[in-house]
Amino acid sequence: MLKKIIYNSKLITFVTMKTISTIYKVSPLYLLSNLCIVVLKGISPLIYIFLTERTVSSLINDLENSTITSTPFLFILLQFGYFVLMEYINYLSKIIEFRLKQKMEYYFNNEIFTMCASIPLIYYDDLNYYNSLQRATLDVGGTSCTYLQQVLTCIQSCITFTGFVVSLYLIHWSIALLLFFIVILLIGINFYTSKSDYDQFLSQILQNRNIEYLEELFKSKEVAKEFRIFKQESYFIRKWKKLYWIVGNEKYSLEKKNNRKLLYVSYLQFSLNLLFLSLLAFYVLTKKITIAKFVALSQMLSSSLGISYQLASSIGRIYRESLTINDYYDFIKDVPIEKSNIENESFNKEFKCLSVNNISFSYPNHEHLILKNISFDITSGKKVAIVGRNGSGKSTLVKCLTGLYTTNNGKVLLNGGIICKEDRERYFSTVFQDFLKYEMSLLENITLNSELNEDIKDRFNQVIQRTGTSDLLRKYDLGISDNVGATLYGRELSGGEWQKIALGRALFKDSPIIILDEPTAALDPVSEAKIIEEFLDISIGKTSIFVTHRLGSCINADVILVMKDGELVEQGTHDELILLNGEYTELFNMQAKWYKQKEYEFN
Ligand SMILES: Nc1ncnc2c1ncn2[C@@H]1O[C@H](COP(=O)(O)OP(=O)(O)OP(=O)(O)O)[C@@H](O)[C@H]1O
Repeated sequence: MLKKIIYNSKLITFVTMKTISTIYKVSPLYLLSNLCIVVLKGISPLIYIFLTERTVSSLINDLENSTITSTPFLFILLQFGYFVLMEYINYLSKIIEFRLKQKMEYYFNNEIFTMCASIPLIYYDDLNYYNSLQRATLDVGGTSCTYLQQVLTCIQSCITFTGFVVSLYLIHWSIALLLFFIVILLIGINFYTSKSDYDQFLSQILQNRNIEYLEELFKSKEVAKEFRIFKQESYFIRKWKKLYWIVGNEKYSLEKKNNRKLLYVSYLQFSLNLLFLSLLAFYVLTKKITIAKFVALSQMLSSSLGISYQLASSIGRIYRESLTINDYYDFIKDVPIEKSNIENESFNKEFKCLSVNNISFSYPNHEHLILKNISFDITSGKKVAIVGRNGSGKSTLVKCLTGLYTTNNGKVLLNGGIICKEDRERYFSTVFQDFLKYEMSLLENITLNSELNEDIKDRFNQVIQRTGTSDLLRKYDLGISDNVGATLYGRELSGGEWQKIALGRALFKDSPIIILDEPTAALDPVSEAKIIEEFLDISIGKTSIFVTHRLGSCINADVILVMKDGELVEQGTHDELILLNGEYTELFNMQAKWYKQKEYEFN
């Protein structure tokens, strides 16, 4: 128990220090004005009670002396002034809070985006790591603001509550003591409910992601198409409904349990209040306190109920949010950053050779080796094709040889040095199977920039000519700055048209090695032949690697690497491999036979 208290106190102190120092860094002015407002709000109930007491006592005074003085009216006026001022302070605090939230969201999003860009790709394939990333980046900016507000509310409630306790202590020590006891009880319950809420959140992460996934399905265009063909929406609705209510019912029963506890404490609080009021009434009757004091103290008692509730729930929420924010700090504490090797001797030299030396690779949390003892060399200017059946490891190999994945064993050497982040950025340009379709202008899609300056104009024009994207512009009467994309602009392109744009992006990055990981799948045969031809044409003097299932396009490759079940089973030119009469020949003949048969049937 004591250990838990110490741990939680340390956690709250750590998160509070971190949050406040970050907010101070983001906007010191907003933090300081928030603090001033809190102090003002904290003492305001005491001021109000003082004004009420003064109004009532001056009225009684006038009544007893049978005079009408201006004093009660002056205090009524002061009460009016008090309300005007408090409303203005409320207005200020709302707009300050709003602006601060925007600034914090911006700050954390900026940090998160930069961090995400430097996490090695392999971590996105590790489910546990991906879950922590998702949890750590869950609106940390907004949560930090809520956290600050809770800390400030807590300070404000503490100021008011201390004022109440001291005033009530002067009447009778037992009232102050019991009030204190109630607050401690409420804090304990709020701590407990916050912890159980967080534990439930952790236990439901996977189910909630599943629900979100299913909910997204109903909004996606691709799925809408499938639903209309397979009519499986009722199955998915049933699946979603079942999960929704499993999670929903768990949440509901925890909510009920937590609120029941708070209800019991409220009843206890009301009973004690009743007792205290009776005691105060007794003091009035025995002339120990005046009626004005009775009014002020009873007002103080009923307010103290709300304040103690507010104090305890803000402490509970501080604890709850501190667990969430701590996830973020825990995550960034040892966030893996891709190793940079700017000292690498290969860097900034002309590309000479890429050596793959006996590499093996398996995905995180999978023992099965996807690549097994693979070795080959690619020298500058060569055209290399990688072929093999589905799942044989072609795409994984591409990710290893570009340094996107670190291998379990063996090395990938570029110009003799172990491949690093800077090598990949400098030497490679890759179009993956699942390339991105940026819903932006064609110019941005290709140059990743919104302006076309004189330096890049020629290169851009060349690229759009070569990939056939200029025909696309003519066909749709589009300008290079017109936006494309179905979701944002209602102007969808075909799969093949998007592929041409992705190829354009790769060509635009003028790197010595170009890799096409089977991005031509959606192209029509004429476009595919043209693209591969162009690809080989523009890669004269460059090194090109292309992964393909259409073996006809490998005939002119300098080297063909044949993958089978994660192993490199054959390598050589088309003629050499045909002579081997192995895996390549089998794949080639299968395709050749299919084409011949079709041609025959057509004739
Ligand atoms: N993120 C991942 N986590 C675990 N296993 C994976 C992951 N990605 C791919 N695999 C597995 O690795 C194997 C090789 O996949 P890879 O995509 O490299 O094959 P491929 O030869 O490119 O296939 P295709 O021709 O179908 O594109 C497959 O068995 C696949 O299931």
